[in-house]
Amino acid sequence: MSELAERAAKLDGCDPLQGRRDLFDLDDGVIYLDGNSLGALPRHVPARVADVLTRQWGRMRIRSWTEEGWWEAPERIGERIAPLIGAAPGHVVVGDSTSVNVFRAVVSALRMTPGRSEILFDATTFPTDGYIAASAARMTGATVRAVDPAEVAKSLTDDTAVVLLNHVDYRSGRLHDMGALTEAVHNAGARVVWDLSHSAGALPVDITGHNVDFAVGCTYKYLNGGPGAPAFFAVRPDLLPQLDQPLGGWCSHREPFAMDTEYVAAEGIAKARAGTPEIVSLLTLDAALDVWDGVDLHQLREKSLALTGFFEECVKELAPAARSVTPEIRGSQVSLSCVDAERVMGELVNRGVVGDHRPPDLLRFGFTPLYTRFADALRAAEILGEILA
Ligand SMILES: Cc1ncc(COP(=O)(O)O)c(C=O)c1O
Ligand SMILES: Nc1c(O)cccc1C(=O)C[C@H](N)C(=O)O
Repeated sequence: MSELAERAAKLDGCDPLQGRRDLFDLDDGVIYLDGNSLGALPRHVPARVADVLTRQWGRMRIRSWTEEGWWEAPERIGERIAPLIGAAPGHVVVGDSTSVNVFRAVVSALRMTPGRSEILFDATTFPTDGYIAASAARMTGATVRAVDPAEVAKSLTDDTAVVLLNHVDYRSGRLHDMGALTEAVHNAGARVVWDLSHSAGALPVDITGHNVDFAVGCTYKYLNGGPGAPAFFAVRPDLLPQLDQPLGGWCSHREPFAMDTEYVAAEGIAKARAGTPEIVSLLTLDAALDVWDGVDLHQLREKSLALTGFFEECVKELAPAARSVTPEIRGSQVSLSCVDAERVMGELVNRGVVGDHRPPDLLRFGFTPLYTRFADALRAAEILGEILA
């Protein structure tokens, strides 16, 4: 056994999260390192969704809105996500996509900063955030500027209304300093919106401790909510009373079933809803969140850092033609730069190592701590080495 294989076995043997892997439906012959794009299916979810379809919808039909708690599902599931992102209870709601929630948060923040008209957004962001920020600017008469996160502090002006940032960079895996950046934005009198798509479920997040104004994020990555699972939206408790979100619909009305022609927003976090909730997707996510019961997020973080660090060591030794571009202060992914990355990822996938290619030259690997083993990291690096040799 090689020295790396011995270490992998030892690390897997003493992994406090090792039992969690059995909760997921994974194939023996596949090393799945793409949970940062689409998380794996927890084994118990299909039966729960079957119940939603056949009994709740099939037999109970419309009674399920009240008797199965469908109506309150967006807030109830938000309550389950709150501890994973450090949100205050009662201040997270689930529904719509991340793109829609970025829009909701950015426009809400603009409405809280009258007299200011500039939106700054992370120049390295996953493109949808930039597109939405630009559209929000066009609709409101604001201006928009892309800024590298390292330059945010010196780019803030008296006119900055809102700053839209990513907690973890989707390409490099860099983890941004939520505390320092939020403080800088607040010192300039602006509001901050954090996109937690690549940190929720990947590491402990503390939006309350960092005084974050708004947070949004995906639930189909590290939260394993399934393809197209609805996104979350969180607001700082003291901002909730003044929240005036741009997509208020009948489901965020104070009395939805009064069907009044005049809009009066609900009082609690329900005011961040819009229309009929995506019940099947929401309840799929609800079931999937069970895998988090009892997980210590600090143990999760420890394992994630150990896994990504071990993978980099393996790559250095076994696949030296690839070079990590992921800084030490990171989320739960490693991105490697190499020649002909698209073809290399294609070959990796053909050989059972599933990551993704991000143009032009990156191989991106997500290390979901709940189900990835150190042995997987080693085997992925071995196969990469064989392809690159
Ligand atoms: C940082 C980030 N924000 C938003 C999204 C997209 O959100 P959605 O397609 O769910 O609207 C992604 C990935 O798809 C992402 O990586
Ligand atoms: N949302 C996705 C989809 O519907 C298909 C393929 C990929 C995705 C992704 O989530 C991409 C992802 N945000 C990324 O970080 O690259």
